[in-house]
Amino acid sequence: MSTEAEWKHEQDTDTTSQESAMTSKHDETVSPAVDAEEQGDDVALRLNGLTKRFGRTTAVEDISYTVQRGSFSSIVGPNGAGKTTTLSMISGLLPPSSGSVEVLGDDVWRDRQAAQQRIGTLPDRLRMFEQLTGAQYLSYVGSIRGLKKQEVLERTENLIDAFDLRDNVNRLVVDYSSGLRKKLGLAATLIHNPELLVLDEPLDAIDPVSANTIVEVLETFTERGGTVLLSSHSMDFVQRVCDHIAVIVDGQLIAEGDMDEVRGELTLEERFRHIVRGPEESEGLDWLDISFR
Ligand SMILES: Nc1ncnc2c1ncn2[C@@H]1O[C@H](COP(=O)(O)OP(=O)(O)OP(=O)(O)O)[C@@H](O)[C@H]1O
Repeated sequence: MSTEAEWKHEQDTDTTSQESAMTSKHDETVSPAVDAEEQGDDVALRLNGLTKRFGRTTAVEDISYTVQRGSFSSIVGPNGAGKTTTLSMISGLLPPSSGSVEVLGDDVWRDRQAAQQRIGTLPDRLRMFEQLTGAQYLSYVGSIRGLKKQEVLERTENLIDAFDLRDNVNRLVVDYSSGLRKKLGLAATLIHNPELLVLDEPLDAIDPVSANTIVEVLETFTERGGTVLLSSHSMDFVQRVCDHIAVIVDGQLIAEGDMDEVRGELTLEERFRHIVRGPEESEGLDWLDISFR
């Protein structure tokens, strides 16, 4: 949707001419070739050589893969891996330095408005209109999405119930907790009946009961043919709900495929640690010890 006013986005300091300043430390790459078999109608999302440079930093480097329609897909990776940058390029919020994004056959960066009509986006840093109530916010998003007044009213009511927002819907957004804001933001991503949801850490700050409610809504969405792409740091959650996964490290695609294929015999958390090779224990903090007091 063309609601850039709502999203906080740093200036795009794209300098495509500059060389990548970062090289991958990882050798465990699963080749992301665009497979001829994947050219069909069942593809919801196709990334082809997607790259983003910020000055001398290559945030995302040559990422290519596809997500099938109806998938519950996730992008995982350590802090600073490039997840938010990738999701922002997919949802039409941040222009790639090179490469392309297709959503249901439409090139996002060739006709951004058309593509964004098919996408519901929960960005990393969602800016809301603080002086609206939750209900007014949903209605506002519905109206700028071009819905008719009656549709806006009906869908707002449905979403309030589905996301269990009834007790808070008449309060001003400025008074919402971060979890409530996220729930409201998630509800708003659905109001125009999108085909692809792109959600940056949707369960961050959400309590377990609300998380369950949200997962149920998202599962219903995929059962009805919608596609979900989300980022998360919770490997338990991702393993539990997602059927497809992409692992990004230092802006590069390290592994991608069906959940069971990527994690093999390991839990996703074990597999993730193995791929990322994080330190097993913190080093150099010996002074952080009060046991002798
Ligand atoms: N607007 C920007 N200008 C310059 N560098 C940026 C910008 N946005 C992101 N970066 C850099 O790009 C890299 C990827 O950042 P990104 O936010 O995509 O990572 P992430 O995987 O979402 O991280 P996290 O898990 O911590 O949210 C980082 O090195 C980050 O510092």
